[in-house]
Amino acid sequence: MSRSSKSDEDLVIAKAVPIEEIPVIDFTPFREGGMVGRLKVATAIADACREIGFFYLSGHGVPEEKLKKVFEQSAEFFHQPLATRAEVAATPERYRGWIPMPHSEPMSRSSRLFEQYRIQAEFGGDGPLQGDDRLFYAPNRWPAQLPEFQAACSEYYDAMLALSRDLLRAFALGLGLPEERFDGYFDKPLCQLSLLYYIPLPDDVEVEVSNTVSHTDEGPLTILAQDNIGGLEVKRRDGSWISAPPIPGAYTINVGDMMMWWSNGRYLSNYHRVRNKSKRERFSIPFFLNPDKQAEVRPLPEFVAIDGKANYEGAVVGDHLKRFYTTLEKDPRELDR
Ligand SMILES: O=C(O)CCC(=O)C(=O)O
Ligand SMILES: [Fe+2]
Repeated sequence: MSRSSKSDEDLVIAKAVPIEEIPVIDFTPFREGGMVGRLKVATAIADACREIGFFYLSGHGVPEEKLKKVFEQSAEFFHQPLATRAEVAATPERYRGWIPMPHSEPMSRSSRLFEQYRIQAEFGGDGPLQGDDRLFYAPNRWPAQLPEFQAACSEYYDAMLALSRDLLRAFALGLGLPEERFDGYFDKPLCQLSLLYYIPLPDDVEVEVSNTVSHTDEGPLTILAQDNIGGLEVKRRDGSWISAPPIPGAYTINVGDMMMWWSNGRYLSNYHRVRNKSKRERFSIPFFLNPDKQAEVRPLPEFVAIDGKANYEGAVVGDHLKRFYTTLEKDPRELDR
């Protein structure tokens, strides 16, 4: 499968369609309810994951204050002078911190029109890191000028990891699996929090130019917080694009490749892209859930037995993610996989 979609359908402008196509699911009965409530929520999630691979999650229990703080810190960071941002620039050896927007003139369908700040888990440990471990377990960079940045990001990261663990249980139930089926893959998970900063697309931009290319996400699931600007678009089964506008208080959740692999294709890792046509800056904060470095993510034997074959090869998580952790010139979203 290819990360970037090359079909002509990418050239079509997204239609504004009723929001019901991407359902809003209240997570409260899953978090607080008994088995009946949990199953009901899990079924609604499973329907969305099978059909379009995206849904909105309300009632998630993440305090609004935590989200507000991390958005405030993100805006402060991206409004710092270039030299300040450059002090915490990511490098291929230590792929955390600021990743600038490459100069791309003229703009084309592969232009990357956003900046980002990457944060990953820190596991501590003794002694210097060796080999791949440097890539996955190196410490974060924190901007010295922003004293509240680290705490805001770290607390938010923890809240996202906790929510992801609940979501994984709902995803498992929805697949007819025991709730804890995925738990063993997430001991030292290689999750990533990205603060994203999108410039507005110029007025006269060609229709094929997006801020991010059409892509799927590589991990099992992504929890996205959008500001109120909009611009995210999702591909429908018929190839047309629909907008996935922000809903206040709700997260935009999507299935990624690894969940599609585990489910042997029952859950769809769907193509999406961002086109910021608002004439204003846009901020978003995706949390990418990833399993442990040494975990093998392959179609689950339960499903291979039913389906008669594995529809995906799968991968060892560390080997797979390595490719997305070192490319500074090219947007990792564009990589073939
Ligand atoms: O910013 C958004 O709305 C989506 C970002 C995204 O798809 C990604 O970072 O993989
Ligand atoms: Fe994405």
